Amino acid sequence: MKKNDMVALATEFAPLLRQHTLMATGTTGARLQAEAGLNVERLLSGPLGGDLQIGARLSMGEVDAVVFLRDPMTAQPHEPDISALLRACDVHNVPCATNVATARFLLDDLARR
Ligand SMILES: O=C(CO)COP(=O)(O)O
Repeated sequence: MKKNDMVALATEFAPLLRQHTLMATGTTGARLQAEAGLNVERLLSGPLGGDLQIGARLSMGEVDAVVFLRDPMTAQPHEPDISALLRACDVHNVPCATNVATARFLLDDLARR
């Protein structure tokens, strides 16, 4: 995941994001707290099952949108977990942004609601 881009995006949209309940995988969540000043529920780190935890919560109807800034240049040991999360988004028709351009569309739309 592109964490630097994630932190930059979250910082830019912090006023909007503060109006929502946020959850993230462990390391990303810590950076969002420390660097973007957001209140984030931190789950396990991605390689330890954090993506699966988010996928499970999503499948139970607890997640309205996902921003997962995939790094297409880096292989991940837990690629199946990432695929499972993205698949869960499609199964349950939950909006899911995997790059910054789409994330902006998603967050801009959220801001108008
Ligand atoms: O690996 C990740 C997403 O798949 C991210 O996990 P961390 O935020 O714990 O680094």
